[in-house]
Amino acid sequence: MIELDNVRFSWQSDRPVLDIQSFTVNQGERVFLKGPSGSGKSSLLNLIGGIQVPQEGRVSLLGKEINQYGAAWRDRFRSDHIGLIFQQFNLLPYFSVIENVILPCRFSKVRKLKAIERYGSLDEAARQLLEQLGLVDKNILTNEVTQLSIGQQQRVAAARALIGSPELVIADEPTSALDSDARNVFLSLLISECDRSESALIFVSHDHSLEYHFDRIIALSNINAVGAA
Ligand SMILES: Nc1ncnc2c1ncn2[C@@H]1O[C@H](COP(=O)(O)OP(=O)(O)OP(=O)(O)O)[C@@H](O)[C@H]1O
Repeated sequence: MIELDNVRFSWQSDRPVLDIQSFTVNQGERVFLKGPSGSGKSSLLNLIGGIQVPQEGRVSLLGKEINQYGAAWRDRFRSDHIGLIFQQFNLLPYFSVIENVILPCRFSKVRKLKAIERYGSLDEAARQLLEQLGLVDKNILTNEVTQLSIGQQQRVAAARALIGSPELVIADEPTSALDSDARNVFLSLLISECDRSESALIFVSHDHSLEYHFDRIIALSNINAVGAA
């Protein structure tokens, strides 16, 4: 479902960040991506999500060569097919828990229809996803997200990424604020939900103890010629 072919990318013309001959991810696969700070993990995720395009090479997602299209098309394609979980969660502060989870369905008709088909309504989709991700306290669903603990915010961010069953979920360091037991519990739940919606997962982390959850561990230095000796 993801194919990178002879991709070269730099933020500034004189400093290449990525030079990747080949990188693929299969449908439903769980990939753990690791590498030192500044090595280019987030840059790679930006290319896969079509936020940036490479100066050279080809980035294909679900059979579409996304670097051939303009920014507006790529934004729509990303909304329809990719769920994102950021390190800082990026929840909307004045919105309720439920409203935050439903947000991607406001931008993507495809995900809205999939969520309704599976759960009956968007509200019900949000409630069930939150429950499956371990957010069981129903009293907080109408609270503003600023009133939640970090662990609760993380579950809201995960439910938001998963609503409407996108083919790919990208998670960039989403567990760094949690202790190690909480990380493992969260990751098990996240992976069960990805399995349930048949979403592939690319998970970036510095925490090696989480690797056993994944089908494939990729050190960026093994696929990126920039920085190689
Ligand atoms: N928006 C940007 N504009 C210019 N340069 C950037 C930008 N984002 C990242 N870079 C540069 O690209 C290189 C790779 O950064 P990137 O954020 O992809 O690394 P990373 O492996 O994700 O790091 P970390 O683990 O610290 O998040 C770094 O040299 C960084 O300074």
